[in-house]
Amino acid sequence: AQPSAPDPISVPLRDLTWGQLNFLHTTDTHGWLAGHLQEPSYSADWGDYVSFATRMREKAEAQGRDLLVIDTGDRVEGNGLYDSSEPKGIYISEILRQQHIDLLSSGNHELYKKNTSEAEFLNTVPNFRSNYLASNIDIVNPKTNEVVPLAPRFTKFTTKNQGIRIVAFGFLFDFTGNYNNTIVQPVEETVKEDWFQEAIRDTDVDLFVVIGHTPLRTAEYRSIFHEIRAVHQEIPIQFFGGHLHIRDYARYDSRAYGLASGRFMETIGFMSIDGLSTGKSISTTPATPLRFNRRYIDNNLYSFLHHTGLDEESFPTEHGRNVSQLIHESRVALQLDEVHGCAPRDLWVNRARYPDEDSIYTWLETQVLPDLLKDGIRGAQPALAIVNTGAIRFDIFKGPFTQDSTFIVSPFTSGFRYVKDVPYEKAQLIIQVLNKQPQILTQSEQNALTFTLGPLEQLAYSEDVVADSALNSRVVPGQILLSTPEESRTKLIPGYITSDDEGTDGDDTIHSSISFYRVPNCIHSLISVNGSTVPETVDLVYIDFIERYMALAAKFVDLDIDFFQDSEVFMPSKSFTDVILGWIKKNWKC
Ligand SMILES: O=c1ccn([C@@H]2O[C@H](COP(=O)(O)O)[C@@H](O)[C@H]2O)c(=O)[nH]1
Ligand SMILES: [Zn+2]
Ligand SMILES: [Zn+2]
Repeated sequence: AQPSAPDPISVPLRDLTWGQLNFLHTTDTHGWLAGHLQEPSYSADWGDYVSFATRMREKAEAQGRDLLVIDTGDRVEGNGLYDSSEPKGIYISEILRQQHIDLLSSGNHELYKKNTSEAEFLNTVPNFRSNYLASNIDIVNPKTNEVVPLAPRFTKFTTKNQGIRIVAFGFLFDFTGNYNNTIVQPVEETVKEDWFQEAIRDTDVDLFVVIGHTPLRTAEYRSIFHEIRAVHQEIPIQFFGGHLHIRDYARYDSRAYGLASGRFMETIGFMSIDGLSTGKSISTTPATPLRFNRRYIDNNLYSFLHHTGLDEESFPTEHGRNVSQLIHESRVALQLDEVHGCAPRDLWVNRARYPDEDSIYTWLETQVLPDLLKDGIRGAQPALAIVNTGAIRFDIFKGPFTQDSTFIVSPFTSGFRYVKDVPYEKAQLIIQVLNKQPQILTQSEQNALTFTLGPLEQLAYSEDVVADSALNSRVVPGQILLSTPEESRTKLIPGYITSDDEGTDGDDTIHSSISFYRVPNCIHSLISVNGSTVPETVDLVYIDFIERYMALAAKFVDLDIDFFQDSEVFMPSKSFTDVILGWIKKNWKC
């Protein structure tokens, strides 16, 4: 383990059910390859995961089974290990490649910026060779200027031990926020392409594996499922998804399931399938019935030792230890433990109600954003700042706030822009539209909003539904699963209690519950120099990531401003991350 990782805590665990074919799955790791230094439940690092995958593979091989390792993207942005180097990602790329990943795909975060997708094309894809799949992403090759697939569209291979013939695809959801050096084809169009239709017509296939940075319960995955089922009613399909940062398991039919494995290296998803036909079987009818099993493994050594049946001496591989050492050296080189201030209390993204003094958003609204506005204000002009809640990625824990915490909380490079002299009433309406609460509108206007503002709906999709699905499918509020008398005598630690299509027994660790609360799409702060709470006009300041949504909302409330032409930079060269860090350095002394 990395030297500073906290010890995992001993808790009751559910075992894994192994099958002919077994999978380990990560998604939305967002640079957290050092694990969680402040949360013992998720304290294993990428080196421990390398050891875990190796030991699990050895275990599988000893029984003639197969194990495949999957990652479904958003590997970048969200942790000092990725975001604090210049250029970003130079340390993490070497660490990531140390895991043997059999199938991987791109997330939306790999495509927001030109540099990021080019690094993906020039480094990550070659590092993982034909295992990287990009069924619906093209990129402008930076060397030739030609538009080419980011990676192979699909692959076919046969597993080593069982001889299972697999055709695999790698999709990204219908993402539209990418920089213009990449092209994301909507999934519903890709599945009509000749190459896809040919690939699914292969008859020497025992299993289709669809990996993707795509939520499981979406039109995108439904369309892939329907296309395959239109050709093969019997061949099993295994989906792996991500993007919503939740644990989830979906049943498409009795022979098709999907697994999503959380976020930020909190979860290693485990999946097994039994009863598959194989290229080696004489009859195409397998001896055992088809069975799928899922488990969400908490990313810590206690779980890893339990599931491998090893101890602290026998578990780590030399390779795994070296990777942990590499992570430690990278963190030292990046000075990630440098302390910038000390947080007086915990501030939560979703674990506190909003507004509330424990909410990170209330802190931003009442403390940080007003100071930003005061510093940048134009004379005595009142100003209103709007920030999307998705710009904040993680909680702040009481105690030292480090270089690492800075990027864990706010990894993005967005700064602020503003338009002058906006009628205050219109600015307020914009906030309501962004938060999908346009009380001023009639029902038919609200319906029109839903149908016309596609991209705005996507903003809502990313922020609102994430929180919503966290409530609906990640946590059963108030429910503590104590299934046996032994377990009920054990003191449980708080964590995920996942409710999915198979029930509430998917988590390996039996947790006590945590409540998650919904937050709005956007928060805002007003400062009015003469103290008036209802100014006539305001300078409307907004984080630049939401510019296109601001423009759409403005149109909707009949505000005649061209945000792309009429806006100016607010506080030049200050990103939101700089603003937060500057405030903490000034106000949170240790
Ligand atoms: O520059 C950026 C990029 C992204 N965001 C926020 O992140 C989500 C998407 O994150 P996932 O990990 O893919 O869920 C996006 O909807 C924005 O809320 C940002 O604020 N700035
Ligand atoms: Zn993500
Ligand atoms: Zn994503």
